[in-house]
Amino acid sequence: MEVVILRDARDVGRVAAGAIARLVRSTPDAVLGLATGSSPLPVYDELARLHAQEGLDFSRASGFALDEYVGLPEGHPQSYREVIRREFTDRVDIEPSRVHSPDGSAEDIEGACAAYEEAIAAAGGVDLQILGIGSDGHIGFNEPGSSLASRTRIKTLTEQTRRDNARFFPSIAEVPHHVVTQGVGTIMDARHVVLVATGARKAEAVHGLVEGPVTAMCVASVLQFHPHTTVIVDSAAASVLRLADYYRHVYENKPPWQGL
Ligand SMILES: N[C@@H]1[C@@H](O)[C@H](O)[C@@H](COP(=O)(O)O)O[C@@H]1O
Repeated sequence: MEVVILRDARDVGRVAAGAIARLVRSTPDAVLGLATGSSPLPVYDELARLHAQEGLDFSRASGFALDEYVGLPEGHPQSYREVIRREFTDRVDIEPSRVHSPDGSAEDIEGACAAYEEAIAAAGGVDLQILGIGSDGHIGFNEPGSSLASRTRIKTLTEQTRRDNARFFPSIAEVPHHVVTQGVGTIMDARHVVLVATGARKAEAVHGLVEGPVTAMCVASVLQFHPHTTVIVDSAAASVLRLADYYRHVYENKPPWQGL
């Protein structure tokens, strides 16, 4: 696991987007894992800028969203399908038919989850998964206690996550209780995981992810077993990392050929 500590959210977005840009340039038909929440927004802003100003070409790429609320009507502005469309896919030239989301309104949710896993596999798996992290250490919507081997399935949100996400809705009462999320095992299959986190509110979760024991109580800590994870954080989110000085030293002295 590589830990990159940068000054602010803008730098985090720039460096994470740089890794995606390098992938898409070398592998035009790359499969991207797309995350929502506010943390990845600067990443999408930078990708949109690279597309507009430097012609970064997504026309052969495809994407799979991490998760979706259950029960929001189609087109609801907070449905993750809509968020991904608004924040990313509408701003670049990715083919909309190649951008997939878990189906939170399927009658047969289990069948839809299995079909989603099959679609990811049929696309050849995810090359680069963008991730945020919840304040309780969740990734996707895999709340504490999730099986670390889980696949795409329905989950119940904790009250903490509902409260955290209430800012996107008119009131907490409107935040769904259920979601469909890629499982922890699904996320672990991605070839490269780029996790971004900013702000002091994420400091404890980032500490658990990087330096805590591997435990389902902080699901993101399972990434310690992932062969290629890059954690990109601002200094506030890094504020309780015990080895912060060492991570800074490693990054500053990295050979330029190494990449992320
Ligand atoms: N399902 C999403 C996660 O993918 C995201 O990482 C988390 C943190 O969001 P934010 O970046 O807004 O703090 O929110 C939601 O729960």
